[in-house]
Amino acid sequence: MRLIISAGGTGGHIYPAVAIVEEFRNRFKDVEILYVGKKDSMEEEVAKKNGINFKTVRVLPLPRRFGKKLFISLKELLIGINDARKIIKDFKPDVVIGTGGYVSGPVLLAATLLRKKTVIHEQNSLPGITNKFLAKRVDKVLTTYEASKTYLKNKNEIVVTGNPIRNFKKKREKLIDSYLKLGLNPSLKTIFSFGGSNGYEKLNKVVLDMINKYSDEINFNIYHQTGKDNYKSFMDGLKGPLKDNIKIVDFVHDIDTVYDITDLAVTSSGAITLSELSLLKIPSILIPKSYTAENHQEYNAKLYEDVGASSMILEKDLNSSLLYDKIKEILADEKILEAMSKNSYKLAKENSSQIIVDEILKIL
Ligand SMILES: CC(=O)N[C@H]1[C@@H](OP(=O)(O)OP(=O)(O)OC[C@H]2O[C@@H](n3ccc(=O)[nH]c3=O)[C@H](O)[C@@H]2O)O[C@H](CO)[C@@H](O)[C@@H]1O
Repeated sequence: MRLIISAGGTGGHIYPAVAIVEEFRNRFKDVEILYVGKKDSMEEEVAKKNGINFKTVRVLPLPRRFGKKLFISLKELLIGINDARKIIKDFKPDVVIGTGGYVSGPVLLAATLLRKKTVIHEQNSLPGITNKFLAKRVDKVLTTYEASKTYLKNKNEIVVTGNPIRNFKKKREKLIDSYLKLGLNPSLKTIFSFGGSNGYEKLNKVVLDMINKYSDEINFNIYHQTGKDNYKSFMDGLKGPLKDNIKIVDFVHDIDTVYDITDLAVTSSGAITLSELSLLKIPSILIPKSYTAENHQEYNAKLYEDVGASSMILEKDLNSSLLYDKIKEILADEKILEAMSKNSYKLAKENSSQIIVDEILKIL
């Protein structure tokens, strides 16, 4: 079996692609996989870290307004389709799969022109622009939510599969090893604060402020991810040396280890992050990124708040003392933590990767 997979831009598109690859590898020992993305991108780094062969196409995002930039992007899109055609002709895949991000546009488009079998997966209830465009043209559309069907048209029935999640440990075991690896104190509760794959400036600002104000009294571990571009400014903003129970990183490659010891996640509400928290039964404080398309992160967070899995704080209300008080309140009460953990699992969808691979196999 030979397959091409393409997704780019953010972890929310790239990690579902990795999860699908993992499931194919579990089932077919001789599967040949090629990841197609942009040069020097997050997808290139992640694909290579996961031992997936990687090839590049040239592509730019399409600006949403008419103008000179639109012509440059359209020209680049044609070049990208041509790059993808060459890669597909050379690799001869049985199927080409896209999990979103604009780089998957030319790849899937070229595959349809070459009459290859094609499948896309959408992670959010409100589909991204690339998937909306591709849906009409591909052989199969898979979604996470029933609601997405309203926005996507396809000649065949659209199948709801849930979000594919990487092969994480199914249960948090709080292994001493995990604490040691991360340099944290095993006798303290742990919060993991992170802003999706690219970090979150507003969250950085309040976590920094919280550390600067309350460092001497914080009696839990903090593992905070800043995002690659914001690490330096975060570290420059610290008013004193970090205590041993606080660790700051730019990006977490082994997120499974961090999830293992997380008692409470403080995070934005991207679709994949939420699916992971559910599967691992992790309670959360959610701060939706307010600038996301159609405010979909607030919609996501509301769903989790409504089942009692999370407490939501809107950006406009966010400040360090409010966040600190909320964290202390939740961590102090085992019963609250337990209830949130149970409720988080109510929104979990097990076996999504298996269902997705089953659906792909059906069209081959
Ligand atoms: C700003 C924006 O538009 N964000 C979108 C983007 O978010 P984003 O790319 O942030 O995606 P998610 O929050 O859904 O998922 C992040 C993924 O990256 C991984 N991770 C994250 C941080 C880290 O240090 N290490 C790591 O491995 C997480 O485990 C997860 O697998 O895609 C999501 C899914 O399409 C959307 O719902 C989000 O709204």
